[in-house]
Amino acid sequence: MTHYDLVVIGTGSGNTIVTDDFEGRRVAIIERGVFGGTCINVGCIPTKMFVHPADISRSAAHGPDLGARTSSDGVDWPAVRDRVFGRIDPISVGGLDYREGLDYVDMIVGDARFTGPRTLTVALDAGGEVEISGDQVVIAAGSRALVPDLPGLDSVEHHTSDTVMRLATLPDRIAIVGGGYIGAEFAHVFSGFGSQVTQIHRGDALLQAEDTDVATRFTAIAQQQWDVRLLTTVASVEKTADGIRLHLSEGDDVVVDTLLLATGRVPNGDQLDLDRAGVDLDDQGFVVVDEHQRTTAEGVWALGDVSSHEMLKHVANQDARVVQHNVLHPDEPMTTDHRHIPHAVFSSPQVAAVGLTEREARSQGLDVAVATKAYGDVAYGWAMEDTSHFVKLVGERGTGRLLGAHLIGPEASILVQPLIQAMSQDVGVEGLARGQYWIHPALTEVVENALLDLAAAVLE
Ligand SMILES: Cc1cc2nc3c(=O)[nH]c(=O)nc-3n(C[C@H](O)[C@H](O)[C@H](O)COP(=O)(O)OP(=O)(O)OC[C@H]3O[C@@H](n4cnc5c(N)ncnc54)[C@H](O)[C@@H]3O)c2cc1C
Ligand SMILES: NC(=O)c1ccc[n+]([C@@H]2O[C@H](COP(=O)([O-])OP(=O)(O)OC[C@H]3O[C@@H](n4cnc5c(N)ncnc54)[C@H](O)[C@@H]3O)[C@@H](O)[C@H]2O)c1
Repeated sequence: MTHYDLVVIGTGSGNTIVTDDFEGRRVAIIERGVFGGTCINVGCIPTKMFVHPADISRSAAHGPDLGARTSSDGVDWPAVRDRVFGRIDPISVGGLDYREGLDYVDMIVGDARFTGPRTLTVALDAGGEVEISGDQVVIAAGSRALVPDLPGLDSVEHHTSDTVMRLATLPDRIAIVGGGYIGAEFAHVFSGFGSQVTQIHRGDALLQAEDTDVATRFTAIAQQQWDVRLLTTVASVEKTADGIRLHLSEGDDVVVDTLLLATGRVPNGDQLDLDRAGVDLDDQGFVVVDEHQRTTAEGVWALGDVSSHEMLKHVANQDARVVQHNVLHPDEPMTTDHRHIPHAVFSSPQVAAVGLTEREARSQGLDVAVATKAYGDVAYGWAMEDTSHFVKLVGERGTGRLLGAHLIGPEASILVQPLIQAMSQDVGVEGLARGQYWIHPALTEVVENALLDLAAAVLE
């Protein structure tokens, strides 16, 4: 058994922990998949590298509405795909090489499981097993795509986000099961590229976790761009002469070339024999951590998707910074701030949010005020002839606090940032609206004007 000062399971955000600060200590990093984890290889980064040309393709099609002589002729799929992975794949190879070259790090390529408190066995990709132990162990094992148990699925080729970006050809017809983040982003990508997209969702609105007004508007706009089947489940799938046939609970069957399952992700803690290590999971399978990212076992930490109910890269990175600090400075532990975690969905249109939805705020019994401002009500949105998009703010009467912000429309993921800042730094609605210049006639004025309306509403 080889003993280390620090063992890290997983090379997503877990990899960022191991900096030069650990020189002089013995560190093991274990990875069973592609070095670098989900975000860089199969998640945030490649998806946005597909979203960007989809955005271009879609807006080129709308140029003539504004007098610009543009048109969209679809995309050269192999060129898009190879540009993405021609840039992505070398990063993983380079990262692994770098780690393997460090004399204080042992890079162990294989599948780890606990055998006892802070002791592990790793089934090596190269064959055989190694037994290791650590003074400190960091569980940064991420999550995996959940594949639903659909009758007939074994007999048809199907994809998750892990594989769909490497298709040999652009599908003429693609079915996407699921109405969340991944479904929304890939429906935009493939329909923007010219595929015929059918999105099948069991709920009555897409992006159901968003504020109801945003989910309702997103669903309506999506329905104008691709075929959305709501309140519908897939009863079974079968391979036929003309493709993959989906038998649906409602409406006509759908026949497609490609089937993408985007039905959520589950944390990987269940694959680590954590009971042997004294590490508890919660009832949804996430590793239980305290505010310092400590698990229930002494010397064992967890971060990112394996322990966070918000499976987002900026959360995993923040968790990793806290774990790194706490491993290096055990006497002055840092705390993770999970109060105001924002998110964005890079679809058509974009959606971004932070804080409470109107419904959540009301159900908490807060004295709620709401303001909604349309993009078309401010100069730049008017210039764009925007009629679809808005900023909705939720505030608290009395305190003048911003409780939540919900944006749908162009650049929503950027426009939301001052609102995140205000909530994180406890700046009230009035101070945020009037305490700074807002550039005229930038689109940010839609945020300013929503804030001014909310400032008036919280005083009512
Ligand atoms: C398609 C898609 C798009 C996304 N887009 C965004 C986005 O735009 N913005 C955003 O904030 N988030 C996005 N996310 C989520 C984001 O990718 C994750 O929240 C983030 O990557 C989690 O990081 P992590 O370090 O916790 O896990 P990971 O990056 O998944 O790393 C965990 C690593 O541990 C390894 N591992 C697991 N078990 C073992 C074991 N037993 N032994 C050895 N190794 C093991 C895995 O192989 C993996 O490499 C997206 C996710 C997907 C799937
Ligand atoms: N832009 C981003 O930040 C981004 C992008 C992609 C993914 N992600 C992360 O990855 C996670 C996974 O994304 P996702 O879209 O797969 O999950 P999700 O939780 O956002 O959506 C899952 C969807 O699948 C449906 N569903 C679940 N089980 C089903 C079943 N058995 N049959 C039919 N439908 C089912 C749900 O109703 C929901 O609509 C997200 O929660 C998010 O944390 C983030």
